[in-house]
Amino acid sequence: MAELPIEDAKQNAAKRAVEDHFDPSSSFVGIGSGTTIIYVVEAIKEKLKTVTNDTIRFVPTGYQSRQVIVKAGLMPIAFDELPEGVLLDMCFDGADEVDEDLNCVKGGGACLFQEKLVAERSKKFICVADYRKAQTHLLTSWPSVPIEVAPISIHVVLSALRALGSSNPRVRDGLLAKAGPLKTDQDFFIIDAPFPKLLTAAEAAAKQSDQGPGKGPGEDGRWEVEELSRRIKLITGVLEVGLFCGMDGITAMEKGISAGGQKPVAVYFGNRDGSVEVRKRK
Ligand SMILES: O=C(CO)[C@H](O)[C@H](O)COP(=O)(O)O
Repeated sequence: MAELPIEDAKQNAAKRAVEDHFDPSSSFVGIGSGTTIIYVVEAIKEKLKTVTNDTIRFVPTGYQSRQVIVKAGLMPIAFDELPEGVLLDMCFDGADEVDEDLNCVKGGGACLFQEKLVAERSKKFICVADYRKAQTHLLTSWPSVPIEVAPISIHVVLSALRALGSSNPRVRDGLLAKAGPLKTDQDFFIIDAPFPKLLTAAEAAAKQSDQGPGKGPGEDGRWEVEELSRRIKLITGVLEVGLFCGMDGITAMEKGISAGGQKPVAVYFGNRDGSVEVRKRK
């Protein structure tokens, strides 16, 4: 059977995700960044042809995301204009890699800080991707953790990352636009920090009960996702880490925490054969 072009796989995933999760009576919907999200916005636009709701406001996660919203004729609202205490009904976003627990690596497109703000303030985060992103462990095919860092601090952050076991962390270069490091929407830099394939929480727990207490990476250098995220976030100069892990939005609400879910509740992967695989929270 002929393989589907990757863009078609993304579009199929986007259509299914919107069909299953977009509620036209929503008030606030978050829109992530990247190439796949464009298909999500197209699918939302299509759905809104049949249901009129001029009151939905779409919350962008950066410059590109806002452009996508505006070009589609949808109404943006800046994250910091959201009324206090109000949650987003849902947000849609892409990912660079997703593991079997729905932890994600994000930030391949240099957006991660605003994406995390929006995910944490959403009742549910729906992730849309293609088959290349589906793995059992993070850092299987995607090689490194994107980290947003204050420019003044890059040398201290680079050495702290080496101390955590990152083999060759590097400041990401801008592409063609200008020489030197790439700047994020916050005017910060991105460091890409390679680490060995990460462990899921269950694997790390099993390993610790074999080895005794200790949350470090062990002799093989493999960190558990959440622990690595926490350790990187503690480095002075780090604004945010491109590991979306811990709770999802529904679990957070079940626990009475009104925000703080970073993980998706469902991930839609468009496959080569035209099918869509859905991984849901357990
Ligand atoms: O985190 C992101 C941007 O920083 C994107 O969601 C991620 O890179 C996926 O992008 P794409 O849909 O183009 O594959």
